[in-house]
Amino acid sequence: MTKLAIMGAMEEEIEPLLSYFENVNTVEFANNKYYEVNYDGLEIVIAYSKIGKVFASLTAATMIEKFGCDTLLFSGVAGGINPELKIGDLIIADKLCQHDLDITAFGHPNGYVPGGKVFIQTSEELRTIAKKVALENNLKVIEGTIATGDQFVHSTERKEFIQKTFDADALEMEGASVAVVCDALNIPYFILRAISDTADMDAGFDFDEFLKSSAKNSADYLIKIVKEL
Ligand SMILES: CCCCCCN(CO)Cc1c[nH]c2c(N)ncnc12
Repeated sequence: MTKLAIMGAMEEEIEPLLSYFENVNTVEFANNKYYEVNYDGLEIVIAYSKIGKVFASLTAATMIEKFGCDTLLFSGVAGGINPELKIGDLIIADKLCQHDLDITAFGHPNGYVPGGKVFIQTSEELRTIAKKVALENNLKVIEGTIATGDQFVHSTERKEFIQKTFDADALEMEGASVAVVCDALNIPYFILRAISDTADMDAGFDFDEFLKSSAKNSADYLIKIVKEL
């Protein structure tokens, strides 16, 4: 029986998801809160990790190892790089990388450390279900590369580095660490983001303005996918 983990990084990213459920049981663990709900006979654990790769790794590993989740879905917002991505638009990650992981001093490519790999692929099956749901609901969704790093990107210079180095379509601060954890623990996972800004000098203002509405775009689509699982 599937036990589903639904994760975000910020409270604003999971609040629109929690609003779909009643009878929520809250478990406090490792300086965080995990919300257990039952949905159509499906056991679900919902949590927001807090921002950044370290918190996201801790929460993803906890949801799998401690709560026994066997599938992980991430919903949140991201900075757009691909000019096709407008604020509010949805992107599904087909692969993810860490743009701030750098031992190039030793001749390695950006995003690589020994024993790791630059790009991690997400689960084909979950993406297929998601794309069917998008089609059925007339939702425009693009599939692409998401770059993750421990910095809020708000400069064209950093955005262009990430685009040139990884050919990334969007960027954020948690996805690739969720990917590493799920890949290592052999758990199917799915990373969905809605664009809140375009990671340039206006990113901070746009993020503040569009966080809530973009988080809701992502959450509403994710819930439709959950219903298909
Ligand atoms: C209080 C400030 C919290 C910022 C958290 C932003 N999330 C991180 O996952 C997504 C995101 C949206 N736009 C971004 C950008 N331009 N750079 C990095 N990350 C992002």
